[in-house]
Formats: sequence, C-alpha cells, structure tokens
Amino acid sequence: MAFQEGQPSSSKGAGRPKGKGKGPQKPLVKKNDAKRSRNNQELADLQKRIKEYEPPAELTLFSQLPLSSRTLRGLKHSHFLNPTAIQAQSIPESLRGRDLLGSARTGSGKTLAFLIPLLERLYLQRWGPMDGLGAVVISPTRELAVQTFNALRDIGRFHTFSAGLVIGGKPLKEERDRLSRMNILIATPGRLLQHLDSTVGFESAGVKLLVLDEADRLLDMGFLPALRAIIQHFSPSETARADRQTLLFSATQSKDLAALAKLSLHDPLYINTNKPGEEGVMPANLEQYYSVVPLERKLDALWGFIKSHLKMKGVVFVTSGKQVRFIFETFRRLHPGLPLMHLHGKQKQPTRMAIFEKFSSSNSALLICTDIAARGLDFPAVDWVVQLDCPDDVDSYIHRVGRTARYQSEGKGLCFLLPSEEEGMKARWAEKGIDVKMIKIKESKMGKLDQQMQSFCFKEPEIKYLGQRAFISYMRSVHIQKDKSIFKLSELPAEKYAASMGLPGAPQIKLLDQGKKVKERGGPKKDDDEEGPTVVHQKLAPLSDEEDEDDDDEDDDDEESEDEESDEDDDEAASGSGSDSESEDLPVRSAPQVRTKYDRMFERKNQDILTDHYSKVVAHDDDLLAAGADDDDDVFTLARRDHDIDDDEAADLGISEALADPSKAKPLITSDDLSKRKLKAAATRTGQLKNRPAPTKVVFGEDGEARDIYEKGIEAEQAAAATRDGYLAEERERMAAADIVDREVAREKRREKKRKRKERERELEGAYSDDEGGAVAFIGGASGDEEPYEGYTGYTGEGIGSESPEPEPTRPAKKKRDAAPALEDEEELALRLLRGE
Ligand SMILES: Nc1ncnc2c1ncn2[C@@H]1O[C@H](COP(=O)(O)OP(=O)(O)OP(=O)(O)O)[C@@H](O)[C@H]1O
Repeated sequence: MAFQEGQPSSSKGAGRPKGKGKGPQKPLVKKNDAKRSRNNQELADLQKRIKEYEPPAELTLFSQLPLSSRTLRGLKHSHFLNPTAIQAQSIPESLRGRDLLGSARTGSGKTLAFLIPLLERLYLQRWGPMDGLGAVVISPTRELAVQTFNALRDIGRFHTFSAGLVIGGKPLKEERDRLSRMNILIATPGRLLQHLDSTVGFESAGVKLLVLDEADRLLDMGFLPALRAIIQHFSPSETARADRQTLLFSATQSKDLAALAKLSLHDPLYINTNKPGEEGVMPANLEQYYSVVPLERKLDALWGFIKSHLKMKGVVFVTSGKQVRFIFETFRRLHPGLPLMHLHGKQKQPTRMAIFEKFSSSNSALLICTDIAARGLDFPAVDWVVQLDCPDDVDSYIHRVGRTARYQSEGKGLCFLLPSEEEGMKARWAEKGIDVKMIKIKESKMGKLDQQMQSFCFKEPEIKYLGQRAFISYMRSVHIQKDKSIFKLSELPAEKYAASMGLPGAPQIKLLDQGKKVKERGGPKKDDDEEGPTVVHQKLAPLSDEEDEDDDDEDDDDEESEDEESDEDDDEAASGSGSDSESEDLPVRSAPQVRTKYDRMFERKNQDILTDHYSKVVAHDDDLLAAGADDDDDVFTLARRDHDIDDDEAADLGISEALADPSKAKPLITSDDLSKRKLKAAATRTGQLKNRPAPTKVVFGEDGEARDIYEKGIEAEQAAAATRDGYLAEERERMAAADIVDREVAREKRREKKRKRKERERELEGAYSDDEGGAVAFIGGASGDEEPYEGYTGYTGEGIGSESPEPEPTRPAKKKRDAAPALEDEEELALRLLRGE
C-alpha cells in the first residue's frame, strides 16, 4: 500500500524544516506525519458523516453531501455547485457501498452521479498510486469513454489517482505495460475483455468498484456476452460480488436491463428520477415537434429546414452511415451556408474524435450522424435535434432528442415521420406519456432538390453509387425493424424515393425473409445470425454462383451493428433494375396505388381543362389550405386539425366539381376562410394586382392578324413537351448505359475486395495479434515518490488515438473486419475502377 498509517503529530506546526544542513530529514518526517494524521482524521469524520447522513429538507449544494474536501474542490473548480436530482439521491447511497441501478432522463447528470462516488470510495479506502486497479467504468462507445475520462479529469484534479482509457487503437502490448499502473480505468467492453483474457498480471481481483454506464446501450449493441464475461472476471463468486460495488446507470429501462441488473448487482437499490412528479421522462426545457413528410420529400424538407435555420447548432439523425455520407456529400456540394459535419461508425477513430471536438466547440454547425452519437454524448448548446429517419423505438427517440436541452439549457426536437409511420409512432409516444406536437411544413419552405441530385448522380458516379448504397441500407433498415406497426416496407414509394435521390431507378435489394431469424432493429441484436442468407423480399429466388459468394459478405455485414456497417453489404447496390445476371432479385416495389380519375386528369397535361398553369393554381391553393393560409416567414406552422380537408369538405368546397367541370368551380377560398390580413391585402392596389385575372394574350402572325395565343400555346407546349420527352429518353438511355458499366465495375470491385480479403485472412491466421487496434491514454500517473493524498500531482495526458476499430467480441466475423483495409482505401479503389484506370 502506498498509504501508510502515520503517527498523530504532537503539536500544530511541528516538523517545520529548520533550514538546509540542519538535518531536514527529521522535520520532513514529522510534517508527513502531521499530514497523515489530518488525513486520517478527515477520513474518520467522513465515514461518520456518510453513516449518519440524512437528506436535508432542501438539498441545494454539493457541500451538504458527505464528500471529501478534495472532491468538493474539484467540483467547485469545474463550476458544479448544485447537485441534480439523480446526484442528490444516488450519491449518498453509493457512498455507503450499496449496489445501485440509477435511471434518470437524458442530460440530468448521471456521469457525476457515478464519478463522485468512484473517487470517494477509493479515497475512503485509502487507495494509493501503487495499489493497482481500483475502479473500472465501462462505456458503450469510444466517444463516451473519452468524454467520461475528461469529466473524471476535471473533478478528480485534486486527487492523486492515475486513470487511463482503454478503448482500442494502439497495440495491446503498449497498453499492457501501463495497465498495471492505473487506479481507474475507463474502457469499452471489447478491449477490456481482451485484456482480461490475455494480459498476464492484469489484476481484476482488487477492483472495488465497477460502473456500467449507458447500460441499455451496452445491451443494444450486443455486449451482453462480453459483459457476462467481464462480470465473471471481476466477481467469480457470490462472495466476490458481495465484496465489490457495482453501479449501473441508464436513461431508459428495459427488460434486458433488469436481467443485467440481476446478473451483476448484489442487493441493489433502484433509484429512478424519471417518475412523474419528479423530473419527468423528458427534459423540462425541451420543445418536441413532429412533421409528416413523404419519403421522397425528406431531403427537400431537411434542406428547407437548414436554409431557414442558418444560425443553429443542430444534430440530424439518420439510420445508416451510408445515408449520412450521401446527405453530407450532396448537401455540401449545394453550399447550404451552415458548416456541415458528419459522424458515423466507419470513420477512423482520430477522425471521429476530431469531428466530436470540432462540433462541440462550434457555435453554429450541423452534424449529420447515425445513432452512434445518440447516447451519452454531451455536445454543448445544441439548439435542434432533427430525426430525419424515424427512430427504432421510443427509447431511441428519447436518447436522440436528449442531445439537446441538456442540464438546464433549452432545445427543440423535430422528428420527421412518413405517413405510414405516423399512427404507430404517435401510439408509442402516448404509451410513455411523451407529448410531441405536430407541425406542417409549408410547401414554399421545402427545397426542391431532385434535379440537382440527378445532376450529381449523373456527373459523379461515386455519388450515384453512394446514393444506391444509402437507398439499400435505408430499405433494409426498415425491413428489419421490429415494430411493424410503425415500419411498413411495402408502403414505401421505392421508385419515388430513388428518384428524389437522383438515382436512375430503385436499386435491387436482397432482404432476409421476415419469417427467418433476422437482426431486428429496435431489439437486442442477435449473436447467432449465422443462419441462411438472402431470401429475396417476399419471394424465394435461386442465386447465381457469384451472388452466392457475395452473400457470404452480406452475412458478415448482417452480423454487424448498424454503426459498423461495412461497405460490402451494399455492393450489390450497383445493380440497377433490369440487370441480367442478377435478374432473379426483385426490386422493392411500392404497393400499387389506386389512381382515381382525377389523378389521371392531373397527369394528363396540355388539355383544355387541366393545363400546367391550372394544376399549379390548384396545387398552390392546396398548399395554402394545408399551411393554414398563413404567410409568415416561419418554416413551420403549428398544424390545426381543421386544415386537413377530407372528402366531404372537398365536396363542400366544390373541388370535385371544379375538377370535373371548371365552369362549375366555386372559389376555393371564400372570404370566411381568409385571414383579415389577406382580406386587407386584397383591398390594396398591390393585392388587386396580384389577384387580378390572368390577362388574355394574343399573337400576331406574319399576315399581321392577331390570333388567340391558345392555339399557338398548345402547339408550343406540345413541341416543348416533345423536345423534353426526347431529351429525357436520351438521358435515360445514357444513364442506363452508364449503369451497365457501373454494375460491371462494381462486380469487379467485389471480386477484387474478396480476393484481397482472402489474402489478408491467410496472412492473419492466428486471431488476436498484438498489432490489433487498441488505444490507451493516461491522465494520471502519480509516481511512487508523491505524497499520497497531498495536493494535486496533475494528470499528464497522452494522445488519444487509434488506427482501427475495436474488435467486437460477440461477433467472431468482426475479427476479419479488423484487418480489412480502411474505407478510404476501398473507396479509392472503387473510384479508380469507376474511372476505368
Ligand atoms: N450538478 C451539475 N451542475 C451543473 N451542471 C451539471 C451538473 N451535473 C451535470 N451537469 C452537466 O449536465 C450535462 C449533462 O450531464 P451528463 O452528460 O452527465 O448527463 P447524462 O444524464 O449522463 O445524459 P445522457 O443520458 O444523455 O448520457 C453535462 O454538460 C454536465 O457537465
């Protein structure tokens, strides 16, 4: 033990050095004795205060809790003065050594709720730098681990413990040498297990405190087997479990969490501040909205939202890394006027950290990301959280939206839902008592990106390729969702969605049969997804040899978590509709839609009733009605139920008759429907000019005779339509031809990748090697000659970095991936192939 019991000092001030050459040894010893004695006294007092602690009628300050002066100084230094509800309720119990399951809403300060007791428990047990590992915090993601590490460094600055990060990224060997010197470890489960399994002398037996942070996320990510193994290492027997304190923290609760609690906790206390009457499930300062947008207009809606919030700091969540990249790449080419960043699990660790830091320190920026950033991450001052794709479930919704309105700050959330998702999601929100208000987006505030997207896809094959992969990953994600009352693949307008992304057609997709075992989103991921692959959506189809081979890759990918999706699973994206060798694959088709005679009339242009101009007028009026005929500049208006026009109302308004016979048309908007402002505007000269009837135009022929433009108009329109159709047909042909080449190139790329992978596998036989990714950073490092418990020795940080992702212990297939080349390399190769080099 580094700490040694000292003798009580005889008198105050004794032991002061008398000067050089006068035997400094003796006074120094006396001084140390005095310090030890004071420490002993403080520890004894602290123990007593903890034992006798009764919560005061009003707990407003940390200093009212039985905490050491070092921790209080650390908290004050970091400007933490008042404990939050979860901190006030759980810290005294944790200090008494109880096992605990703490649950509190997002942004409510759970991190300090376990870091404070962690420091205090080690301090109370007189843990010294030479005592080895005393406490371990397990975090689901590297970003969260780094964030927790930073918080520990801040509040623990007046303690002398050494702390380290074990999150993958550096050679195991390098970490091993340093592990023995750490008192506190913040780790991701995979890397920690690797050390527990293979690092000789890594002493888990002495660990006094184990924390599982974001426990439900750990389970969602499929870490249960790893956690079981870790717990087994730390507490091999019931006695060992009783001896060790374990704290579990989570913002949401689930059955699996209860099972984990049973497995890891001994006689636990449950503290939940999410109950009504306490803090509530959602942050108090959060405004929540949702908007119903068809799939094919989502990008338009997002664009419109960005353009009208150019000063915001926002986070946009989408389902997969491929969508993140597609949106990021296309939107940045469109120069929105707001800095764009993107974050997903396939980025290298240093890149991820750099983006995390950059976004954290930005005042105004938009981060497009996957659920990798949904939990635990504490970006300061986020104004908006936009959920562009529907979250897997309500818990996922809560975590995502919890990136704003943290602690006492304000924030807003906007969730886009497809028409087919609205009812299901509303029901789920209602079950949890979450109130999300509907808003409608005015058509005038939506973007219109389809042509620009088409142009990007046409000019840059890599964008098209990315779009196809994004399309497929989205469709797949919907297919594997658990909650079918929300996610309805058959109702998705696949072709229109593809067109909105600028793609020449909906790419073909292979989907696992619903009946078979699939990795379902919104539920814990299965570990044994090995089962047979590739049943085409709704119909079984034989596969060619080549596809069979490719499916091996695909299975591997299905094993992976969403955030770690490999590029390979979307290789087949390059196959456009109508491919020959892959013709057994059925494209996902939208359900045949019932077209009314009015739909057909709308489609028929250049006819006497519904000209383009007339269609626009009707569409515009519809927009006005939908948007509440409100002219203000906000993108959104609060939806009012009476704006939804049903058939009867339509009949009242005479829409049907008007469509059938325009001569019978009643005015679509009567004076009763118009706002006072509109009526006033109509009375002004400008208003009248705006509202005047369309002028009659004539054209003069060569003979000088005036003729009605109508005849000419039709001819001109027909000519223009013919030219346009011709052009479009030509473009389609060119795109189809380009698509064939692209398919061939993609196939070649697949073969090449497979060949390379096989080569690498051969080279890498032998599983875990010391060269695998891993990272360790040290913040502490109290050396032996430091006086324990005396003053701040300072944390000397080293760089936190990694070269490759952490191995996934629960999925053996992942090991192969660790050795896979970087995404950038693969894309470089794809690009070269696409360019025909
Ligand atoms: N007592 C406190 N006083 C002031 N700020 C605090 C206090 N406790 C925590 N905070 C701040 O509140 C923010 C949210 O804290 P934290 O990240 O611990 O929340 P959380 O409950 O873990 O959220 P999530 O569930 O999203 O992970 C952080 O910026 C943190 O610094």
